[in-house]
Amino acid sequence: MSEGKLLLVEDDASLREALLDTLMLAHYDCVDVGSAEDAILALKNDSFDMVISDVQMDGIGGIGLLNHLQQYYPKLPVLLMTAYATIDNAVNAMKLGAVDYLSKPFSPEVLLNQVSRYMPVKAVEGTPIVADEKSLALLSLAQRVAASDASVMIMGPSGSGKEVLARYIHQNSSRVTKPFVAINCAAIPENMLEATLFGYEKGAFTGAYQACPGKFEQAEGGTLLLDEISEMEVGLQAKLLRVLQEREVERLGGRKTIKLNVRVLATSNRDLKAMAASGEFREDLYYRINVFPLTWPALNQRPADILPLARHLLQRHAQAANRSEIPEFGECACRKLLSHRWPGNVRELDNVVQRALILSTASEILVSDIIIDSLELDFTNDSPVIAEPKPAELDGLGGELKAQEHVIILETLSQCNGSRKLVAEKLGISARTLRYKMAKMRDLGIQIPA
Ligand SMILES: Nc1ncnc2c1ncn2[C@@H]1O[C@H](COP(=O)(O)OP(=O)(O)OP(=O)(O)O)[C@@H](O)[C@H]1O
Repeated sequence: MSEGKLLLVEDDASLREALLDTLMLAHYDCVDVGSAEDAILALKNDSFDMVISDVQMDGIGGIGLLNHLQQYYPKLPVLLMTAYATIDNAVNAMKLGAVDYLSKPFSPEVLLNQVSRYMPVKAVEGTPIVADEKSLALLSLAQRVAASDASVMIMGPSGSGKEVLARYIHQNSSRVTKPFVAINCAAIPENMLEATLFGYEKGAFTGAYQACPGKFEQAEGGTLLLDEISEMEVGLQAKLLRVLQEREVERLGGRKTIKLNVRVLATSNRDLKAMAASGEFREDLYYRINVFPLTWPALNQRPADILPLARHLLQRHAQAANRSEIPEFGECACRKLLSHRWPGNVRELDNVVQRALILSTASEILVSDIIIDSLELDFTNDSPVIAEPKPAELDGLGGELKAQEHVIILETLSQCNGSRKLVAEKLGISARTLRYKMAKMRDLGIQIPA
């Protein structure tokens, strides 16, 4: 799920790429441009939740852009970056309306913390759409659990709706008027996760030029979702356990303890119990967060959900695209939806629905509008295979290479029994790069085995 849309303006192409990587890894949707003039054009074609801009650029530069934004988009938060940090520059930028100022070089955690402070809170989605008996039972259980203050562990395969259920629990709890803060432990590089969770004081590390509260503090009074908690490294798990036990946090580089009143929810698409048994996940932390376990079955295990979900997603996307008429699924299209295995669960269904909406020209969605990726990966075999035809996203030579990369990652995951650490080592890439690649694969609806 995207965290919001950012416009990144930076004329140094390699720095722009690095920033983009950091922001996308944290699930922000980003558009990047190389000049203030291109930023103005991008703003005409798209709407954004925040702008991050370099100051020293050819043309009107960052300050010119800031002036433009003040005039035409006064509510849009602007974060400026500059290599020549002086107090005067910072004061001037703030006077002109920038919400904050980053002096280069800065670390990824500083950037992400600043961004998370100014991004508007994501609109909370409504009740999860369910119709199958299994899902109805799960939802009614979730509603009862919501009334308590217990930690909840939400399990289920990738794309099954774990985050949707977490939001539902928050919405149905007494904490509903307080913040719901989500952090994806798999998407944030290891060295950044601690600072992002616990916050830091000025000078705690290079680039920490001002103090910043962590996610725990940001969630005070409300709910903190630790998404994909299984991906947190063991050292940090110990620190997290301490925070949960003592109900207080100490920022990095700080000496003050801050009392917390935060309900913690966690999700995992891996078998955390087995990970705890094998020592990959701390057993004491497992029991601490697993007070109440809830599990989404895979979408193909709850077939009665498929059509109501498809209709709901269709309506959501049609409204977002300002379509005056919302088409309906024809009978053959429904049959095709019901006969697919949905290895990517609701996220895959969402992709298929979006494609169908783009292709449909009549008031009825035809079977030919239902384009399903045939990445039917058989995880029961040692060597996963990609069946024909190849998905549309993977066309062309670049797509061919990507498809091969996906197969290699999946094969190595299977050889290493799902251990991300071993896979990264074996493939000679960093754990961070592997996580990024797997996140991209999930977005394509490819199911990553636990
Ligand atoms: N029951 C539901 N009702 C409405 N929308 C749903 C439901 N389940 C999932 N979705 C939609 O499907 C997509 C994937 O859901 P979500 O992000 O909650 O899955 P997830 O299990 O947390 O995935 P991952 O393990 O990859 O993080 C989202 O766009 C979400 O809005």
